[in-house]
Amino acid sequence: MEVLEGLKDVVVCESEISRIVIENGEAVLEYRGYNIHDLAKYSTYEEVAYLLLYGELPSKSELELFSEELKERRELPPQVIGLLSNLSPFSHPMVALRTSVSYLGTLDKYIHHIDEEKSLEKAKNLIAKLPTIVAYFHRIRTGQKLIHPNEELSHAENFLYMLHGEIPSEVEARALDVDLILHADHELNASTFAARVAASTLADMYACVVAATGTLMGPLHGGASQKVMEMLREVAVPWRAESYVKEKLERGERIMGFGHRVYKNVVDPRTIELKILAKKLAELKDPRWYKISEAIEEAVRKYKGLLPNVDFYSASVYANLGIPDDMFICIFALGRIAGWTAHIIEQYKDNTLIRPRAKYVGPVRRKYIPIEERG
Ligand SMILES: CC(=O)SCCNC(=O)CCNC(=O)[C@H](O)C(C)(C)COP(=O)(O)OP(=O)(O)OC[C@H]1O[C@@H](n2cnc3c(N)ncnc32)[C@H](O)[C@@H]1OP(=O)(O)O
Ligand SMILES: O=C([O-])CC(=O)C(=O)O
Repeated sequence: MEVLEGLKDVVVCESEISRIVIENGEAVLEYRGYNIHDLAKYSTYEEVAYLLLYGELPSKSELELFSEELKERRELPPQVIGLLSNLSPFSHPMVALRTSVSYLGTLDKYIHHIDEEKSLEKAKNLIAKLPTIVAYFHRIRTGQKLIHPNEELSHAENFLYMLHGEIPSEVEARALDVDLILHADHELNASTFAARVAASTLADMYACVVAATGTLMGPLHGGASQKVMEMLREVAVPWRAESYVKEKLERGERIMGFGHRVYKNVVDPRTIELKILAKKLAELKDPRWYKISEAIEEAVRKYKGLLPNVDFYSASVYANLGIPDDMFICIFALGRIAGWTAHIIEQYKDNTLIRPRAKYVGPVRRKYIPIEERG
């Protein structure tokens, strides 16, 4: 039995959702055939969520209807608000998020229906409600009054409004909108794979999303952005970046926000867009985080030849949007929920149970010794 450690480069399913290819030394990322750079330039998160779920860009009226449907679903059931109020204020917001997703499942009488129509309903519900869960939990844990969803505002604007209690500027709202687009899907990353493994057992969509949120949280995946922010705070000034990176690498430690399973020696196309966003916000707000990030990037390229991944410049974007460090992973989830649900639906449609094998390397054929006779 050959062991394919970490399933590196193993292709386990066909998918029509997102495509990553390296062409002439450059990585191309497409959602349903549309290039990520075009989507970042021209699209909105609502449109991209529609694209991921339905496979096509919407017409004007389809987008209006879809956006309305999301707006109508933003408010949380009182039971979930009660749950958030009962959680310890020290809970990590990502734990609050995954607990709430699980709780939402208890309130859905169609929880076990996995046909496409009901699955799309659940997907829209989750896409609409996740931002409210995150914003409400933050307001509750900091003893602030809840700011209810505002139907006049777009998905990204409304999240920042519910979090901060004021309507964001156009630049801030667009920065988050583009960030959510860039995080919306990424082929068979670990959290999406976890969601598909759960879906392959025909588990309900909430269970699949809980599996995905749990997997996203680890620092080798979406959890890296929070660690990046810890690093930016520790480095504190750009001139300290080089020695920080050099010493950390000499100690054999990893620099968070660098390296990628798929983008080896090629630029992750999302980082180009995120760097632009981070720079734009730095010019309007606190320039520190972007400047330290640039200095770290330069040092990591110099001492290890590694490139930043999607979590690296996201950190300075979030910091300048006033998002607390421990909520960075949640923002990733707010974007990725569209991709997760699209993949779950795709898995349900043409399902084969995902069940790989392990090569057993432990002891074999041991003789059982009764407990009284064991030394
Ligand atoms: C949204 C996302 O999930 S993006 C990834 C977010 N995660 C991070 O930023 C955490 C830091 N990065 C990493 O740990 C890795 O690059 C991963 C987990 C993302 C990818 O891991 P893999 O594809 O398994 O690569 P692997 O861990 O084998 O690394 C290959 C080599 O690069 C080194 N390397 C990879 N990333 C880093 C890093 N961030 N810092 C230092 N060295 C690194 C490894 O030590 C290894 O070196 P070696 O061959 O001398 O032992
Ligand atoms: O694809 C991966 O392995 C990780 C990643 O960049 C993502 O999930 O966006």
